[in-house]
Amino acid sequence: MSVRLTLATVSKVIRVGSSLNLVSQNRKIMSSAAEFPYGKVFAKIDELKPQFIDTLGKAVKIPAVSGDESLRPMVVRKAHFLVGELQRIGFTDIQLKHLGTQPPPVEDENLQLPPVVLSRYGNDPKKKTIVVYGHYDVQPASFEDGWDTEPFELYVDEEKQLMRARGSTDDTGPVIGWFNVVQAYKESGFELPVNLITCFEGMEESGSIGLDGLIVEEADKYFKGTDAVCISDNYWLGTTKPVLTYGLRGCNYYQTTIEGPGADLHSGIFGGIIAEPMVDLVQVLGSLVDSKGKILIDGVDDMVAPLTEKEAKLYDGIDFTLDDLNAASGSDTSLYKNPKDILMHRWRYPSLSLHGVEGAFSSQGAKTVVPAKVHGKFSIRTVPDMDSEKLNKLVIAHCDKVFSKLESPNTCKTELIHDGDYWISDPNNTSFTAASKATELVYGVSPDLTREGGSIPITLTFEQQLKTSVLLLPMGRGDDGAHSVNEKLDISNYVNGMKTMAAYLHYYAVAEGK
Ligand SMILES: C[C@H](N)C(=O)N[C@@H](Cc1c[nH]cn1)C(=O)O
Ligand SMILES: [Zn+2]
Ligand SMILES: [Zn+2]
Repeated sequence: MSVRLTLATVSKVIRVGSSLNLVSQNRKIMSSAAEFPYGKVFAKIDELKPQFIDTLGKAVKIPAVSGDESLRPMVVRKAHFLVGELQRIGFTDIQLKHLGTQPPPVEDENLQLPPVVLSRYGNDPKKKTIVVYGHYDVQPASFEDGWDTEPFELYVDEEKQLMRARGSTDDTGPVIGWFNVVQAYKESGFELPVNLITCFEGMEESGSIGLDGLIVEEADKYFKGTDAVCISDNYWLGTTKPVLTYGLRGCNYYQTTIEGPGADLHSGIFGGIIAEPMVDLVQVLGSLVDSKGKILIDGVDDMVAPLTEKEAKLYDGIDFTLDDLNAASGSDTSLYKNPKDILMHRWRYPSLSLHGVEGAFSSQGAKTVVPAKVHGKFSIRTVPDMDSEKLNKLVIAHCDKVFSKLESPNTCKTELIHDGDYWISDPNNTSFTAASKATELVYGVSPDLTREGGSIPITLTFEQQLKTSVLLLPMGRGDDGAHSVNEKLDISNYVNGMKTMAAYLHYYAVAEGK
């Protein structure tokens, strides 16, 4: 496809959030033949900020927790909320794609997976086509976990200029951000410079179950003609410097179930007489990783790609300190003190985390119970060149071996709940260049190129099935508290994130190549 280009000399002071940001004086920017759009689109984003915050408030109110079977109707309700918003803004061909029932392990065998929301804005063969992916499901949250305000009510802190709610940064804020960008283009009287396809799923926080199949199925149908995929579902490293992300770790999530007694028992009556499932489980979980973070399962570290000199150099110029980590974790408990070691252990080495125990006593008070059946939950973040199937075999064999040494009369079963591949790409492409220009325009700095310790299971599938590059364009900051209590999104990140998205669409549209 070709786009007619002109050289427009832009001499402008662009308002970014509430601050004046003198970004480009007499700066030559490749612009489409039409009027240079940023001034008006950016002004429209500023003007509509109260409405955009309001829309985010409506979206986060729906507790769309994909990992909680009882809340599945809420996940579906949120999909319908998105449909209503897409209709209001003028998206077309809106489809809710159903993915069938959720595979085991699951309580309700007939549990339906939440739908994937597909839609389009524009279908002009002369324009490039970008798929934007995000997820509308969220991690669990309850006020009792230690939140300062109700997690499913958007709390706008005027003083700190931030918005607090589950999903504010992960990933409802960025998803609603895309809607707002299209609205801002429309209401400022400009055509969107690209055709946009949205793909929003409701199972990302639970391993994106079912989405792979849909992408394969729709690669030559709904997604036909896609030039690039853009995902806004991760975070800056710190709190001030924007980043673009070219790598993710994968995630294999397991549960070990140990059961024995027919029901939960009185520990005064049965303690010391029967084999307790929790005691066995603690031994199995305790055998997986040590307190220094070393994975104790034989063969796992052997699969990790060796560090090359070339790769080691990539960590040199990254703007990140131990203080950034401490601020984000709210502690001084890092296992590594050197920023390079921290980043390598977040990005290019695997980690094993223990998440929790289902079925065990976990409330306040001092209940004297012997739980009859417990599920220990843990996951391994995977990296190049780990083989997922081989890893599963190693994990299951390890747990079986440790349990058999206990000579317990209980039963033990370890199974994979879900997995998602790691992803790494070459950021030297048109999409990253466009995002870099957009970031410079909005923030006045060139973004760092980073990898991410978290996972977005569908990323590799998009790259392989649509045969396109994938760009990760984060909106939030490293201290947003995704998956934690008091998750937040700074208002400036919301607003500037939308401006970056808007500018990215333009720069990508006018660039040569894909
Ligand atoms: C990075 C992204 N926003 C995210 O939080 N992803 C989750 C996805 C997940 C959940 N289970 C397995 N993968 C994550 O990295 O935990
Ligand atoms: Zn996310
Ligand atoms: Zn998440």
